[in-house]
Amino acid sequence: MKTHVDVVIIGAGSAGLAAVRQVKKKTDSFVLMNDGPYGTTCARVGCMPSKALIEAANAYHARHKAEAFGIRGSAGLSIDVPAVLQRVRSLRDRFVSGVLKSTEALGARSIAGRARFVGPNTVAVGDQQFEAGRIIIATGSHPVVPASWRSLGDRLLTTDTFFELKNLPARMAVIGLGAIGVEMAQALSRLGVDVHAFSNSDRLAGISDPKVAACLQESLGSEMKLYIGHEVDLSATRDGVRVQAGAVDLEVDQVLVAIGRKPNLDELGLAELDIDLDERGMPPFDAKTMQVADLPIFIAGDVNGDLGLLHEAADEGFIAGVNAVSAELTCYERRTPLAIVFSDPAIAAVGQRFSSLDLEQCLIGRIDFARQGRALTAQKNKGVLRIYAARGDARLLGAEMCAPAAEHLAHLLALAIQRGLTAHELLAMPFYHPVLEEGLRTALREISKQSQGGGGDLSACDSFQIEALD
Ligand SMILES: Cc1cc2nc3c(=O)[nH]c(=O)nc-3n(C[C@H](O)[C@H](O)[C@H](O)COP(=O)(O)OP(=O)(O)OC[C@H]3O[C@@H](n4cnc5c(N)ncnc54)[C@H](O)[C@@H]3O)c2cc1C
Ligand SMILES: NC(=O)c1ccc[n+]([C@@H]2O[C@H](COP(=O)([O-])OP(=O)(O)OC[C@H]3O[C@@H](n4cnc5c(N)ncnc54)[C@H](O)[C@@H]3O)[C@@H](O)[C@H]2O)c1
Repeated sequence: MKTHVDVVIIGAGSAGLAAVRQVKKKTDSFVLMNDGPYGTTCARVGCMPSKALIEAANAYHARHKAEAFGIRGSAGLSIDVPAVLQRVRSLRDRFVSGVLKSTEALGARSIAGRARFVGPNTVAVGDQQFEAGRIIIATGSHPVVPASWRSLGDRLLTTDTFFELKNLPARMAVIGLGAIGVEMAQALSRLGVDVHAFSNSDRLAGISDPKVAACLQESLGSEMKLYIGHEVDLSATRDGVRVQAGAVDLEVDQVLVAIGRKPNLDELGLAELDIDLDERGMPPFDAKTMQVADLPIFIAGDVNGDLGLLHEAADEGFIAGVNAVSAELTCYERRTPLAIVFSDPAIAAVGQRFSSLDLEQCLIGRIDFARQGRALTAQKNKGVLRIYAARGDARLLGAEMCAPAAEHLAHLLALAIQRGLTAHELLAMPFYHPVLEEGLRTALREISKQSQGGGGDLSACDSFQIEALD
């Protein structure tokens, strides 16, 4: 027997829960289905535990700056790794418990179990079937692990399993240096693990600007062994894992695999929907409405394979939720692209990436933080930021950076880009002294100098070329 509901939401992650919040404003006739652990990828095994680990690693790493500040005794500091990992789990549990309250409050409308389509508008979970007016797919993604590596058992970790470790091994390989690999490899190294980090491409953490990429590569290479540009082969040894890549052949205790995430679509029964999937098996959808083809179905969050970030998953869940309970679909303008990787120096990309620019039509301004006054005072004078603007009117297009305070500088630039500001207009804003944002101003002035129509910068002067003042 089928139960009829207005809306079925599949997946109780950040996207699914954002959708529920909108759906329940308009109807009580909905069910939320979730397979596996509740609590969201972000809170359970993603953004939050990884940031808790990174904070501990950075706090310990700060001892290397102590002597230069005139602080003595730092050589006596030691790290209690099991305590670090326990704190990560405690914080994780706290974040997860906050999420669980929202699913528990749904009572019988929250159903645990693997959902799959058994008809174009019917979803089965366990032995129940729900026929729905609208369906929202928000099933997230999972870490990619090649089949031939699975026999390594618990010597192979992903971020799904890593945070359960009670201690860290002496030697680890991190395979893949996207956002996850870079964040985790640096944190592990700073916690005292001998890290060997591998990537088959030189586009680390998604950075496409060669000047920024060079800075990132140098910075990571100073803290771990980096092997870039070769396919990796893993095999079991008596006590660990053999890692081969090009001429490199070494043994580690465990490997963390971070070579990307794949949408959770495979067992969803999409064949029932009678739509053409692309070569990756992805259904067509509109990123402004989240509608799949012309069906009463919406797809939000990591599962659509598009943006893979928490704030985007939440936005997409919102859009899908609103549209699932409306007679007319609303098209939403999406926000300026913003991606941040929490390494040190941090990495960020805002707006258009270097790789998508028409370089003939664009002006580039740059700041190297090596001599920037405020960065020097904090021993954070490492990093490069490059801003891109349109050649005609100096309208800001985007930026990539590996820089101190990148998370904050990137937000400021995102605001300016989303508002359609030019470099001149942003220069007309106040810049306090001494702040890292003065570095941003240096890069903006470089653009302003190359373009027509400057004069927005009140001081209208060049940099002082004096460390203490710029
Ligand atoms: C280590 C790590 C660090 C990250 N750090 C950041 C960060 O700093 N900033 C940032 O913006 N993003 C970060 N992300 C990405 C961010 O976590 C994701 O983009 C976001 O959590 C995706 O949310 P979602 O709702 O799409 O998926 P999820 O939260 O994974 O929710 C999907 C849910 O659907 C369930 N499900 C799957 N299949 C079915 C089915 N057939 N039936 C029923 N239920 C099903 C799943 O079990 C899951 O509960 C990180 C990710 C990882 C892994
Ligand atoms: N701070 C953040 O915002 C944050 C943090 C973590 C994760 N995330 C999100 O999580 C998602 C997944 O992240 P990810 O880092 O796993 O994936 P990714 O796709 O961003 O990066 C994977 C990297 O692995 C490399 N790679 C692929 N196959 C390989 C192989 N066989 N051997 C060696 N290297 C290989 C790729 O070249 C790429 O650089 C992304 O969408 C990301 O945006 C975001």
